[in-house]
Amino acid sequence: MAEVIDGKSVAEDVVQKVKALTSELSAKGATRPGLAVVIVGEDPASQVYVASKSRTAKECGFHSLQHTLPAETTEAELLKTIGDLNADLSVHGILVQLPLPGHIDAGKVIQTIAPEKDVDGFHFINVGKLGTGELETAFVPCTPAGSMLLIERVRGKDLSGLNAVVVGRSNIVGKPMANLLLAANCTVTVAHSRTKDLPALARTADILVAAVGRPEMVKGDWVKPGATVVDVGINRIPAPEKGEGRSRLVGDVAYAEAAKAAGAITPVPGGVGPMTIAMLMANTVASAYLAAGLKRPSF
Ligand SMILES: NC(=O)C1=CN([C@@H]2O[C@H](COP(=O)(O)OP(=O)(O)OC[C@H]3O[C@@H](n4cnc5c(N)ncnc54)[C@H](OP(=O)(O)O)[C@@H]3O)[C@@H](O)[C@H]2O)C=CC1
Ligand SMILES: Nc1nc(=O)c2c([nH]1)NC[C@@H]1CN(c3ccc(C(=O)N[C@@H](CCC(=O)O)C(=O)O)cc3)C=[N+]21
Repeated sequence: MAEVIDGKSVAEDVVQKVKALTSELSAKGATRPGLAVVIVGEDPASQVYVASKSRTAKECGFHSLQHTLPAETTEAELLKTIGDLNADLSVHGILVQLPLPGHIDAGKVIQTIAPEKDVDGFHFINVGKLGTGELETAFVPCTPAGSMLLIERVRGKDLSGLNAVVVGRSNIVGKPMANLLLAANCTVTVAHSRTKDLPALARTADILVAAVGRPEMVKGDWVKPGATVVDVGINRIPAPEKGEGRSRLVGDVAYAEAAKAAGAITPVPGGVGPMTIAMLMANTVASAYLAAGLKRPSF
């Protein structure tokens, strides 16, 4: 049976480190790290995540701001809010919760965030830095960054010689994940909805990352014996066994089957999800260190 990678515990370690770095920053007389989370509309899942981000930010000792804007907010109004946050010296990180309502161009919004406050790592400048290997100064998207920390716990920092397969090619998860694995010397293949014979490809992976958004798609017999399996998927599915109208969270991996073959596997919940929030804090404290002219801390 696979080792279960405890994302909650690794995330807690990261948060403790962020707390300590925040205290050191205050001791040096610098501004306390500030994180602004902007949410447009009332999507219940988004509200849960945003509340969790604000709570963790407070736990880290950050100045935590939350802007909750009505669903009818115009693109121009949102861009104005971001402009104000860009100019606000007490804010080091800006996160605009996705998805945005359909009448707002998410791409335009993201590119309006000042790159040095783009703690989500979605701005072209940060994407370009990751793509060209400028990892020292890039903000790396939180979910893949957190997934890498979990992989490092099992496999170490240098992944030379390992085959990695990333299923999913989104800008938020799949592509940056592939770039990080490449930077760590893996041989990387990125699979997607047009990939032929995905089960056979997945079986070549020493490191298998699933970021698809399809509940339990990756089956046990897709997993190479001993592989490290990282399940990024967060899918809420009906759970009539818990009672009428109840639901439960599952990943993109059929966990019970996959755990029989894998060497190590992340659970859902309690795997990558908590790491995403922890890495947002890590990016924000790093941004505050840079703004204070100090060396960027590493995680
Ligand atoms: N744990 C966390 O913190 C986070 C979790 N997530 C979760 O991760 C999952 C992926 O998110 P995200 O990357 O944003 O999703 P997207 O929907 O943006 O991307 C999904 C990717 O999966 C590919 N895909 C879809 N169906 C198949 C298939 N049958 N076979 C192979 N590939 C397929 C798509 O291919 P194509 O490009 O060809 O369409 C696409 O590249 C979701 O469950 C999401 O909830 C997301 C962000 C953070
Ligand atoms: N600009 C932006 N940045 C994001 O990083 C971003 C976003 N928009 N939109 C939505 C996705 C999704 N996401 C998650 C964060 C934490 C958990 C998480 O903590 N999950 C818990 C369970 C939570 C639950 O019980 O619902 C876990 O897996 O253990 C999940 C998903 C960040 N995202």
